[in-house]
Amino acid sequence: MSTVFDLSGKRVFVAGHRGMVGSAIVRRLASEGCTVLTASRSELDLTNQQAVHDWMAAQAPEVVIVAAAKVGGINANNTLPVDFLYDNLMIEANLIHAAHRCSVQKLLFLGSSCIYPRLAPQPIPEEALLTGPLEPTNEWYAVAKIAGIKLCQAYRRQYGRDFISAMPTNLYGPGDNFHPLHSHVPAALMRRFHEARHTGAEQVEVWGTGTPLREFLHVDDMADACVFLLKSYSDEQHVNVGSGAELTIAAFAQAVKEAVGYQGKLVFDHSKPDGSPRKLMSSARLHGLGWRHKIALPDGLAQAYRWFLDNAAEARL
Ligand SMILES: NC(=O)C1=CN([C@@H]2O[C@H](COP(=O)(O)OP(=O)(O)OC[C@H]3O[C@@H](n4cnc5c(N)ncnc54)[C@H](OP(=O)(O)O)[C@@H]3O)[C@@H](O)[C@H]2O)C=CC1
Ligand SMILES: C[C@H]1O[C@H](OP(=O)(O)OP(=O)(O)OC[C@H]2O[C@@H](n3cnc4c(=O)[nH]c(N)nc43)[C@H](O)[C@@H]2O)[C@@H](O)[C@@H](O)C1=O
Repeated sequence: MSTVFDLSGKRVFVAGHRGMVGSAIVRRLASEGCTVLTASRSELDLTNQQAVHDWMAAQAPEVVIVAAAKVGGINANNTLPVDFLYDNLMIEANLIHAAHRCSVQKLLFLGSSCIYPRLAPQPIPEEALLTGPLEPTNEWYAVAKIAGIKLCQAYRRQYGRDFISAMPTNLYGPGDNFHPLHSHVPAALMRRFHEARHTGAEQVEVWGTGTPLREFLHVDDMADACVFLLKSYSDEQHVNVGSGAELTIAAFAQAVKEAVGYQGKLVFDHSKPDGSPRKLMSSARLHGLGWRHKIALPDGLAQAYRWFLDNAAEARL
């Protein structure tokens, strides 16, 4: 269903504003004429139900964006199951329930493409949710994200709340987490190629076989889609947000290598997990609403690498 929801003059709480997506949303909201509310983790632990309720009651946001979560790449997901299940269930349940109790007018929940079955039809339509077994390396996170979608739907059905959900594909860009073991593939490889260029290393390791297919979207496009959906979408079906373009991890590694200007070889470490063999979402629903991404992968990677060079001191390493 298409609606028009005006953000101007509204008090908008961006939960997770220091993260890659949250900070991109804050940048994007600067041109919407709204008042952006934020709280750092030391002020507000989102896993604490009472604290979340009290903060929201005191700050009275009219819009809430749930961009806070326990987030990480394939290795973090695979090795920290409690963090990915428990923290994410608590964060989303606390924010969504408090938003209901405080009569928030609109809420946007962010899930992930990993909610879909490991062997879903490709490109994956929204209707593929809960039609098959999940990818084992990230099922804890996926179960939490599915619960978040269902919570939004439940508050919409039972209380008429205007709570919506968007499912981002694999993202990259400024503000990413560059941790060598816990990051996603874009930041991991950018850092590894950068370091190899500086040390003169002849080869760089890429996890897995290089054959999995992934779809990547720049985080500024993601933030733009979030604002678009907040302003124009109101329905219980979640909405996929992707670029529509997929490539193998080997081809992606080559693109990152070019963005960084590294001249050496790639070697594939088959002892590391591949994860989902293929994860291309259908963004037909979002395209039908009138949104398209703008940033091409080579341009986005070059921009992200410039950000890394300019912000190495503050980057999450
Ligand atoms: N990155 C990606 O490729 C993708 C991301 N997404 C989704 O987008 C959303 C944002 O992800 P992204 O920006 O990449 O993640 P980040 O890790 O960059 O940011 C997450 C944010 O959540 C905050 N946070 C986590 N736990 C708590 C807590 N207990 N209390 C308060 N704040 C907390 C973090 O705070 P602090 O700064 O203090 O650590 C951080 O600001 C998530 O829902 C994620 O699932 C979906 C698909 C792909
Ligand atoms: C967005 C999505 O991200 C996660 O799923 P994922 O798509 O598997 O994410 P990833 O970025 O970690 O890996 C993508 C591919 O890349 C390969 N790969 C190569 N070399 C490195 C490497 O150095 N680091 C990492 N992390 N991966 C590498 C890796 O083996 C895999 O084949 C979910 O857990 C969940 O968090 C989620 O929602």
